Amino acid sequence: MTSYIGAVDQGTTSTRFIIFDQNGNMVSVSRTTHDQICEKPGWVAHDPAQIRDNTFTVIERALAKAGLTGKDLAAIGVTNQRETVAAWDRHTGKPLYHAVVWQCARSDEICRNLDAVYGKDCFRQQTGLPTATYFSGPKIKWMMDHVPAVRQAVDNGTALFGTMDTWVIWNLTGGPGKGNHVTDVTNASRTLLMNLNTLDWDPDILKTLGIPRDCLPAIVPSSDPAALGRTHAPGPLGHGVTVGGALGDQQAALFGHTCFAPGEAKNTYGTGCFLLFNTGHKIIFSRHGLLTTPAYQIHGERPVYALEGSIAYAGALVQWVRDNLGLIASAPEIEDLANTVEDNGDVYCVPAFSGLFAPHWRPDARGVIAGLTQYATKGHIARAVLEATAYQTKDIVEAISKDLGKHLDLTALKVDGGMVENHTLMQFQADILDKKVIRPKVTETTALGAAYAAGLAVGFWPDTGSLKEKWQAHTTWYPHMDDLRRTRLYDSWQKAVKTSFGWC
Ligand SMILES: Nc1ncnc2c1ncn2[C@@H]1O[C@H](COP(=O)(O)OP(=O)(O)O)[C@@H](O)[C@H]1O
Ligand SMILES: O=P(O)(O)OC[C@H](O)CO
Repeated sequence: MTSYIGAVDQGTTSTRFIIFDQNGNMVSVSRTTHDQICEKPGWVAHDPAQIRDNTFTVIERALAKAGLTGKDLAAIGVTNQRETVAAWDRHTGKPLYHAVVWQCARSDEICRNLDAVYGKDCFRQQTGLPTATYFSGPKIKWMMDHVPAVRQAVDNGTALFGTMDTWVIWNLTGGPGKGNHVTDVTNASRTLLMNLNTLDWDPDILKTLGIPRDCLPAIVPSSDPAALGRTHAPGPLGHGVTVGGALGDQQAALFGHTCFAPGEAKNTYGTGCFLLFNTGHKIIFSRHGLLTTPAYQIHGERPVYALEGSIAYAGALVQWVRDNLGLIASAPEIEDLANTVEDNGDVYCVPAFSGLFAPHWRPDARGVIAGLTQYATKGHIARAVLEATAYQTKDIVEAISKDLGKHLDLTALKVDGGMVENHTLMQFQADILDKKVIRPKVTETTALGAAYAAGLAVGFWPDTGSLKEKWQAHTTWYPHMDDLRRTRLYDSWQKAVKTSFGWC
């Protein structure tokens, strides 16, 4: 009996496999972390072989824990850290280099040159994105320019490129000789190579960057009964499980929150923090620093788009406080430390460790802790660190509201991710936004979104309406802060942000 749907969640710090039942409840989960390879300041890489092996392992373990096999799965979905890109040999399946991670700034010179030669953000009209090291296209060009094995494989026609959905699906569907080389529209849109209107690789951009189309995967819908392929040995699922869904993790979280209607939004607080706002079938170009991105495409339907605000350092800033400052021994401890003080004591922390993403897009920004006096304690720093994510989220909501004006009717923000365990942060988020913040019962919203996309594709769930009925709130935080205080705090935050500009 195929009573379950599985979802691979290949994230920045870990890979998970989660099995869901028909009610969308988690039946089994297995998770394992992988190495963060930081060879130079600002560089971040992963080992694609380790990620492939971890994916196989977590699938085996989660199935074993639940006493299930691949035959019990009606379909699987795949969701992943976006923009991170790998290169491998199509005949051997061996990676040609590390996967270059979304946070990695090694393509900075390439991006600066593109701005200088073709004008700032020269691909925005086609892709909805600014020119930034964040996106995969410049990372692919960096590999072709700096890694001889990649260059040679491209010249020989043996190289394949792909974001982590592509790498995982290619391996799960059989690898060398059999693997399906595909990506979905949400992941493809994060490469800076996909045209938002045609939902295909943009020939002019490929030419400008010198990337051959043959090395890139086919772009397919996010929920599709056939296009993503079926599993094949030697992967752990054996033969014939349909890969029915694939979405970048932030789009998957939007799907998992069932934000299917224009005007609905979610914010995911993980390593980074990503707010997506559903704009329906309309492609809206931001004039205030947001990204335009497909939210999802269901087979046979028009794509749904979103405006996105991406924050590079959220939970990662808490990790920095733990690992580099040693102020806490574990991430959750930051809440107790922050609660040793009543407020931030006028201390602000801007985590522009590798520049600032949305809505500023300032590669020249660097981190600052501002407003220090002799009164400040580590409690104030802990509070400033938590509040940084909430202020950055407010920057994004402000940008959306400038873009959409009277059309913005965001009454509540649905939230998920590791940091939503932190009540102090969530209460401050509601206060500084002056909006309700709602956390759902199923916290693995990203994997749930991929499972939903897969389940819809094979008829496990009939339609999006039936998914919407399953969504249930767990906790709601209501705003309590008075307007004067909110304005004063936010003004000071904006001053602190300005001091982070122009350091390199
Ligand atoms: N209670 C907490 N308070 C603040 N931050 C937390 C807390 N628990 C976890 N985090 C942060 O959340 C992040 C992990 O969240 P998760 O959603 O698993 O991330 P990802 O999917 O990006 O790997 C870590 O960066 C960690 O520092
Ligand atoms: O793996 P996460 O949850 O940190 O998400 C990373 C984002 O997809 C980067 O765009």
